[in-house]
Amino acid sequence: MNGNSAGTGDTTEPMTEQAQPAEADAATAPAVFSVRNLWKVFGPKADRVPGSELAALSPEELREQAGCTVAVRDVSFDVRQGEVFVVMGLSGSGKSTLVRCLTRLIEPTSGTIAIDGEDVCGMDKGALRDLRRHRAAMVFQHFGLLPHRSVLDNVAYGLEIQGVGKAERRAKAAEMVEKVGLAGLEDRRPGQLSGGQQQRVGLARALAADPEVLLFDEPFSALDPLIRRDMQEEVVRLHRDEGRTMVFITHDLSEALRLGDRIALMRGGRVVQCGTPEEIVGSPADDYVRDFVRDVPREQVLTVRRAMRPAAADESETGETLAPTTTVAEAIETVARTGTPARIVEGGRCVGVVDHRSLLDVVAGLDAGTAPDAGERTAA
Ligand SMILES: Nc1ncnc2c1ncn2[C@@H]1O[C@H](COP(=O)(O)OP(=O)(O)OP(=O)(O)O)[C@@H](O)[C@H]1O
Repeated sequence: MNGNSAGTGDTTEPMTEQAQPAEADAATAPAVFSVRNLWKVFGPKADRVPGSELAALSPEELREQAGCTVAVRDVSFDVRQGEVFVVMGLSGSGKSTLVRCLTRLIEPTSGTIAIDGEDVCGMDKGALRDLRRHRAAMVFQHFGLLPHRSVLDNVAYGLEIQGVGKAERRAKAAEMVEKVGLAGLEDRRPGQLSGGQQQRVGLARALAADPEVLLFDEPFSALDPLIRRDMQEEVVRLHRDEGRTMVFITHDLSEALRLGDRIALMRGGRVVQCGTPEEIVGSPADDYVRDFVRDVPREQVLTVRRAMRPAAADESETGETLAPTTTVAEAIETVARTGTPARIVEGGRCVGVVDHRSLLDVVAGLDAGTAPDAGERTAA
């Protein structure tokens, strides 16, 4: 999902919209959340663990010797304005704890968290309430919808507790109900809705508060696959329409690859790799990540940037043109159809060509030498 409408950050040389590739937007957008050296340790005297010799113990040893569990271990990353930032990992890897720390639903043990440059750890109760209601709203797997209230009133509920007047909140709620595709169902009770529709009510409620960031904690994991796909598309559409920053927890790799502009892959409380889907699949940081992405169809995630080679003199003027964001799978279709190399054009300039050989090399995983940077890596 690269086509976001994020701000372009404070670059000194403004470019025209046309000349600015979408992924450069995301890469240079200012950080909304900045997390540095974050630890969360559960257990007695947890604050003695970060940075000490206790932190070097295995999880079992630490539990036996100090009664503590390290859920988040020295994690640093930025969530940039307008991106979908996915936190992915197996059960128990620390995803929920990490994301709950962002708004201090769980108190971090050490480290710093800033939202738009403002220190979250120093916020008092009032500022925290404001943070959770207006700036970074959480959408949970179980929405806690009020069973005796209508869909409309459930969506308006968040605005009600913010003290917004009745007419205004009902108008806003109706707009959000429409936005998530529930128009016509305003008067139903949650019990009269399917699971997917209930998820949409929860989503509309979070959207009604118009938060700068939406935090999703495995919101779709209880849904059956078709409805789940539907909701993923809904999130993609909302993101494309609004460019809202989203942090999305999932343990499902295909969901992460479908939704994420960038993915932080967690293992044992650490972020083992943080990068675009292409970086994670194309340049895994270690054997764990490599194993994790082994079954991903590379041609559907990797783009022609990875497959292209410099154009020979006569190649840069003729042949089909492709954008640098074209997937290898799409490029294979073009090259197979035309039987000639295709040009990769960026900002009106030919930046390379792809042909049968270079595309097949990527599918076969023989392209390692041409890999772009593998994103920010953290030693496992
Ligand atoms: N309140 C708690 N007290 C003690 N340990 C906890 C607590 N909450 C979480 N943990 C531990 O912290 C680690 C990370 O848990 P967390 O829930 O963040 O993982 P997760 O990746 O979100 O898992 P899942 O996908 O199953 O929800 C686990 O080992 C878990 O047992």
